[in-house]
Amino acid sequence: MSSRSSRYLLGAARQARSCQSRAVVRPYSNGSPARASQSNARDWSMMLFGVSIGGLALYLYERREGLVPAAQSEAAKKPSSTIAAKELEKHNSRESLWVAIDGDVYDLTGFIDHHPGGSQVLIDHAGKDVTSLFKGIHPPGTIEKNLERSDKIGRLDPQSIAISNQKDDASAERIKEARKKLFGVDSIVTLDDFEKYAKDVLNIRAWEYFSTGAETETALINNKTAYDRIFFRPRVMVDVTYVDTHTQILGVDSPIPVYVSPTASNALGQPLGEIAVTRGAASTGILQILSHVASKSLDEVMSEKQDKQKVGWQLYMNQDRSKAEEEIKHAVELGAQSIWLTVDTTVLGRRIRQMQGEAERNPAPNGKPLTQPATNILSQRHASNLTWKDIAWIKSLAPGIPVVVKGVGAWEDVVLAKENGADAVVLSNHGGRQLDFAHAPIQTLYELHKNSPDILKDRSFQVFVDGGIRRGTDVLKALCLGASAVGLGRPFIYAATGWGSDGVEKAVQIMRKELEVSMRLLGVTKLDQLRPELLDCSKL
Ligand SMILES: Cc1cc2nc3c(=O)[nH]c(=O)nc-3n(C[C@H](O)[C@H](O)[C@H](O)COP(=O)(O)O)c2cc1C
Repeated sequence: MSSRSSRYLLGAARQARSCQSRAVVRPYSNGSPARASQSNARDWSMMLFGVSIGGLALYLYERREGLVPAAQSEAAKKPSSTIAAKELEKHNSRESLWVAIDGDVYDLTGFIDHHPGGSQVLIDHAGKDVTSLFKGIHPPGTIEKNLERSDKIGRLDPQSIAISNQKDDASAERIKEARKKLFGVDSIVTLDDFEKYAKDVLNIRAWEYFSTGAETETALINNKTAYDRIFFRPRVMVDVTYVDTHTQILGVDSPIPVYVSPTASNALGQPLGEIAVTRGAASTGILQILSHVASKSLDEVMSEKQDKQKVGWQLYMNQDRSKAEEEIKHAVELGAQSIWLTVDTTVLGRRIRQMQGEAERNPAPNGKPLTQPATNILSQRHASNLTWKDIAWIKSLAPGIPVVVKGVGAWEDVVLAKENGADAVVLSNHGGRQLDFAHAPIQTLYELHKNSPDILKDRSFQVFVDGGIRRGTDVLKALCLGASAVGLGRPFIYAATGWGSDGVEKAVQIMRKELEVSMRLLGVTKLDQLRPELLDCSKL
């Protein structure tokens, strides 16, 4: 993190303190969400110890001011103590909560209720060595850069480290072997191949986090299969010697009508995290939208990007608008090209497969109460009080910057988004991770086309679609129905997981090739020739 960012964080911490607030105050690099719902505690376990930099800065400030109780243990008074695993294990409750990361033991007792990712995730992993989980999310050096030495209460004794590392070593060994066997990126033929091979080189937690959908995963599956129910009515005898896949996305030139959807915690897949995508986007010219809870901060991405490269920024509105304001202003200051307000996460979806996996790996001890306090159901990071008025408010803070409403699931809300001043919408169900059984976004687009076709003709208001898009033909179907461009989430994560920025480049090449071939076979040479008449949607 740059010294500029550090200064910003401490300033933010002080300001938040003056508001008597204890929550995170700005976008942070560590991908930690705000307090997750109790029922979703495990859902956020990827973010566990997503000890946000902002949150930590604030915590440290409060500790220094004596506003948060200092660690009460004997060990806390002797930072050089050697702590046995058995001792660590005893501190597994709200009353006394320790964790070990990289052999250092931290007492987080005073931090529990200030953890932006919620208290439950800390409690679930209390008394444990969480090194691999923590490292999967955070870049090296995060703790050293953001915690003071006094926050360490001791070292885990070396024998205990060896024991607790055994499980991680086995997984690391498997991944190392799988990486050795990984094909060169030129062997990748379709975007689905990225997923197939990335699975082998991911640890189980990361795989579950990336791939899971909500509840029964019906929405997740249907996002993809809905495209299989749309067929083409190709036109022939058209000169298709030259085809052009270029377009503009929110005023930014793009070689294909595809952008990178914002996805959190990319560093779980590979150490560069979202920076690998930034590099791949630079060399191919596509637009990257950085998640608000990415593993890399907007500051880092903006200092990595090429001079003329544009990066959009996704916003999870903070329940506390003064904090949201600070975050938006900071993104504007950094030069975010557009702001994508995600509106489908007033509460986090229940991602059962991930929760079950986590429960199996981390069973709750006998006697641990199953009912949890209701206070964690809503999260500070995911505002439950969003209304259409927020669009004008964001625009007032970010003059001249396009504001996109991401996560629209009914055509009526597209109309409202436009009426309320949004520049664009994304028809999306968050990749099937939020409301299960939410319509596939392509179905929502079809309904928009049926009910409000004029909106789709107004090129000053763009309609994007994401979810389940894996083939050039999927993209063409969406564009035939009036979408301006589409977003891809998981394919870019998986491409970067296996092959870093080369994977991202290859994904764009594959999409471009598939688009060119299918456009020729469909009888069109430019994207603006794509039209509803080229589709048969009777099976949708
Ligand atoms: C692992 C993962 C993390 C995501 N994180 C975010 C996020 O931080 N913000 C957001 O607006 N959407 C997020 N999304 C949703 C994506 O932006 C996008 O809507 C979705 O991935 C599209 O579906 P696809 O993965 O099938 O392409 C995430 C999706 C995945 C798979």
